Amino acid sequence: MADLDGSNYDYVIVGGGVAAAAAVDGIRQLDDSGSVLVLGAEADGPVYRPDLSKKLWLDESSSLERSALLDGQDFDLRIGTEVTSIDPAAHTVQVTSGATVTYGKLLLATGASPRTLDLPGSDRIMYYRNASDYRRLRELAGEDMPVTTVGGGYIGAEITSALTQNGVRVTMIFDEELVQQRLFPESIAQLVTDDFAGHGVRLLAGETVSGGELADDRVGIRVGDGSVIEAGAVVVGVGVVPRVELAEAAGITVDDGVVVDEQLRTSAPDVYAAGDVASYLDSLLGRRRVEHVDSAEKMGKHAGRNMAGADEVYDYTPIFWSDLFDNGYEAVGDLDSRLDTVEDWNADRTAAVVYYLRDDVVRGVLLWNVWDSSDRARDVIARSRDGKLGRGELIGAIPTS
Ligand SMILES: Cc1cc2nc3c(=O)[nH]c(=O)nc-3n(C[C@H](O)[C@H](O)[C@H](O)COP(=O)(O)OP(=O)(O)OC[C@H]3O[C@@H](n4cnc5c(N)ncnc54)[C@H](O)[C@@H]3O)c2cc1C
Repeated sequence: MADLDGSNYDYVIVGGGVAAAAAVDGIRQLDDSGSVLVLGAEADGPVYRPDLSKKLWLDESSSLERSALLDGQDFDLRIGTEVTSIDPAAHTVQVTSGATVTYGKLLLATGASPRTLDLPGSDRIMYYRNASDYRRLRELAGEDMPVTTVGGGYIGAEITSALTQNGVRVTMIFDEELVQQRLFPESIAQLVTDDFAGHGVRLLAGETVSGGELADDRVGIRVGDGSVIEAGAVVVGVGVVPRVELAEAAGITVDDGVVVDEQLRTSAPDVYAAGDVASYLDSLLGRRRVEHVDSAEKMGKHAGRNMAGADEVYDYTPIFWSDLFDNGYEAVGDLDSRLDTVEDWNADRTAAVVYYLRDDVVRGVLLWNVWDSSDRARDVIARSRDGKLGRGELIGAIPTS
C-alpha cells in the first residue's frame, strides 16, 4: 500500500477489533465503492477475543488463523499503526509515523485497555487481551508449569477454567469471597466456587495482591499476608477502561466512554463511536457502556451503516455469555449482584433464570444453563419497565428447561 501521508478516504476506522470489522460490513451494505481505511494498533492483527479464553484451549480444530478478524474484505488495512490524534474540524487523523489522513466519516472503535496492577514488567505477566498473550501463555503453561490468575471476574474465571481443562495447575487469587461474586447472586457464585475447587483449582479468596517478584522461570505474586505464590506465568484480569484518550484530546464529549447519540454519532460532526469505547443510549436500560462482543458487533455494523448514510436509530440490547467448566450462561442487561435478585431454579437445580431488579424493575436477566431465551429476557425487561410484569410474576416468566 502506498504511503499514508496525504491520503484521503471516505471512511476511516480507528481500531481493528470486532466493532471495526462489523463497521466495514455495515458500510459495504450501503456503499460498495467508497474507500475505507482501518487503522489498528495491534501489531499481530486483531482476533476474535472470545476465542482467546475458550475455543483456542478447548477445541482442537480451532486456530489463531481462524480467529483472525478483518481478513479478505474490500478495504485498506494498516495494522501496527496507532492513531495519535484526530482533528474533527480538519477531518484528519494522524498516526505514529506523523502521516496525516483525511476522512469523510470517522469511526472511533478503540475498545478498552486492561487495568494494570503494580507488578514488575515481565512477559510472564499478562493482562491477556491479544494473540501474542495467547501464544505466550501457550508456551509457558503446562502440566509442569503452574499458572496464577489474578481476579475473580470474567477473564480470571474463563482462563482458569480453560487452563485447568488443559491439565495446568492454577491458583486463582481474588478479593471477593466467591468466584464472580460481583456478577452472580450468592447461590450461583457458591456453585461456581465449589465447581472450581472440585476441578482442582487452588482458590485464594478474599486476597489482594500487594506486589510481585521475578526469578529465572518463575513469577512470585505476593498476597496480603506477605506469602508469595509462585508460577511460570500470571494472567491478570482486573477489569478494563475505555480508550477515550483520542476523543478527549479532540474535545469530543466523554463520560465513562465516548458519548454517542441514538445514531451513534459523537459530539463532533462526522465522527461516530462503537464497541467497548462507546457510551450509548440503550432503549431498554438507558445510557450505558457494554464490554462485550455482541454489543461491539451490532453497534459497529450499525455505525458503519449510518456512516454510509442510513441514519437509523440504534435500538438493541446486547447479550453476553461465558462458559465455565461444564456450566455456561447467557445474559441480557445489568448483572450486578448488588441489585435485588429473584431466582427461578429448575427442579434438579442445574439451571436457573435470575432476574436482577432495581426498585422492583428488572434491569438484567441471567440465563444459567438456559439457552435460546435472550429474546424472552429482553421482553421481560421491557414489560417490567412498562409496568406490565410485576415482581410477583417473574417466576416462570422464562422457562428454565
Ligand atoms: C480474553 C477475552 C475474552 C473475551 N470473551 C468474551 C466473550 O466470551 N463474550 C463477550 O461478549 N465478550 C468477550 N470479551 C470482550 C470482547 O472481546 C470485547 O467486548 C470486544 O472485543 C470489543 O470490541 P471492540 O472492537 O470494541 O474493541 P477491541 O476488541 O478492544 O478492539 C479495539 C482495537 O482498537 C485498537 N486501538 C485502540 N486505540 C487505537 C489507536 N489510537 N489507534 C489504532 N488502533 C487503536 C486496539 O489495539 C484494538 O485492536 C472478551 C475479551 C477478552 C480480552
